[in-house]
Amino acid sequence: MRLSLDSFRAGLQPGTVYRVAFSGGLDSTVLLDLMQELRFLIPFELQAVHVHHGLLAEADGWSRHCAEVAGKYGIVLDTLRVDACPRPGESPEGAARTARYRAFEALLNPGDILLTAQHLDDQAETLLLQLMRGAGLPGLAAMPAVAPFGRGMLHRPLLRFSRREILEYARNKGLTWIEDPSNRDERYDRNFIRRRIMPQLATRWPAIAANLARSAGHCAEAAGLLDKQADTLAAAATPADDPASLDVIAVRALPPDEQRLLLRRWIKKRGLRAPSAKLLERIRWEILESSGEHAPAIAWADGDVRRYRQRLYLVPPATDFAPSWTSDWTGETLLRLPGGDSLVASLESGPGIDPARWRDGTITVRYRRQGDRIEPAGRLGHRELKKLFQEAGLPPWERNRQPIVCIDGRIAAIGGSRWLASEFAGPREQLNVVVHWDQTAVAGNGHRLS
Ligand SMILES: Nc1ncnc2c1ncn2[C@@H]1O[C@H](COP(=O)(O)OP(=O)(O)OP(=O)(O)O)[C@@H](O)[C@H]1O
Repeated sequence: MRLSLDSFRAGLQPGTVYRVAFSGGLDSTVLLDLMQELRFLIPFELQAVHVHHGLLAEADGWSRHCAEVAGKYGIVLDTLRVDACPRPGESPEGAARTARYRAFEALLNPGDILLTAQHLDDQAETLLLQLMRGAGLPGLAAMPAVAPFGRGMLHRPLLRFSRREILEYARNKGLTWIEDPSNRDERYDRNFIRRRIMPQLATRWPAIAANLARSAGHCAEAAGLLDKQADTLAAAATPADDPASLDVIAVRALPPDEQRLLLRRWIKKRGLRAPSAKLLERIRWEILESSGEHAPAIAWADGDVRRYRQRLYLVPPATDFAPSWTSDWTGETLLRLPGGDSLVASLESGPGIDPARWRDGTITVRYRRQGDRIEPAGRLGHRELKKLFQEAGLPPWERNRQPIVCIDGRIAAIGGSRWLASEFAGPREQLNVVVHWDQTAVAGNGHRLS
């Protein structure tokens, strides 16, 4: 399909904020040019975002080039600096890519659409790369044209167009762009496939790139159906009182292929990388099938799968947790906790802290200390927090992370408002201060990268 304003514009939505991920390379230069032409025909807001990785000496020059191009168009450009530190088993390029998408994600406001410039040949190469890795359907689905991303969406509007068509557009318009010298380095698998394998295949099958991209589309559809099936299985195995966990008995009752399907989805939905087949088998054998007496656990770079009693938990890699941390708080603004999670307080009907006690006291927030005890609201007698947590089936690794809100140094609420101290609890029929503990940052509710 020839790349033109007309063939490209399908699907663009008036009133949307579009942010073009602009590296300064050929593809995103063409994408930015198309978008800046179309903003005069379709009423949307256009901005660009460039990530400065600080990895290469050339990065400063690339940022300057991007700023000049955006300036010439009169488009706002955000330049974000990221410092990517590879995780065990991750390449520096992989870490840079993860850091880049994190930075994009943080920038998006609700409803914003991030545009990246991958095209049809990238898609074909991605499918081949996935085949080389022995990927399953989700990998063979390659890159979706449209996907939820952070608080908005990620669109790849050039996925229908080939590299040749993009180059032709750039030449016709006299655009200038940066050539990244690493794109010629055939030590990278993608470059090897692009420069050596695809041209060879195209001599025999001229439509190879389009055909491979079509196969990726078929895989994407099938993978979507399997996701729906996995969600149904997960819903049936999720305990109502603890939606973050899975019921071991329910998962164990499934045939092995459905167990794998469900576990893969469960891990992925928390924004973690897809587990290897070997890891899944270990989870099945060492955790699901074990007696569960010794709280079995499997740790890998992305997190820990743990079992406590008859529940399975996914624990993100340990964040910088500071047990001795403490902070003053008034409840008027959100309180960021050391692990990235947060507390907010609001006046609501139902169980909570008496607003008069809250107003008259000095509020502090801290973590558990040895010997902490409270008299839980609605019950007689004091209990150690350890006992309280055990009774509630709170897994051991969750216990020290429960934020504790104190009034004048005495415990008032724990784990948001999960446990309230009777001495501070307000009468149910009035509006009370309810503390909410938002753990999404810690749970790693990330996006799918591709
Ligand atoms: N430094 C950057 N700043 C802004 N956007 C970028 C940057 N690098 C890449 N992008 C965006 O991502 C798109 C894909 O780039 P590239 O193929 O180099 O990345 P990748 O690491 O292979 O990512 P993917 O696997 O998602 O394709 C580019 O067309 C561009 O839109």
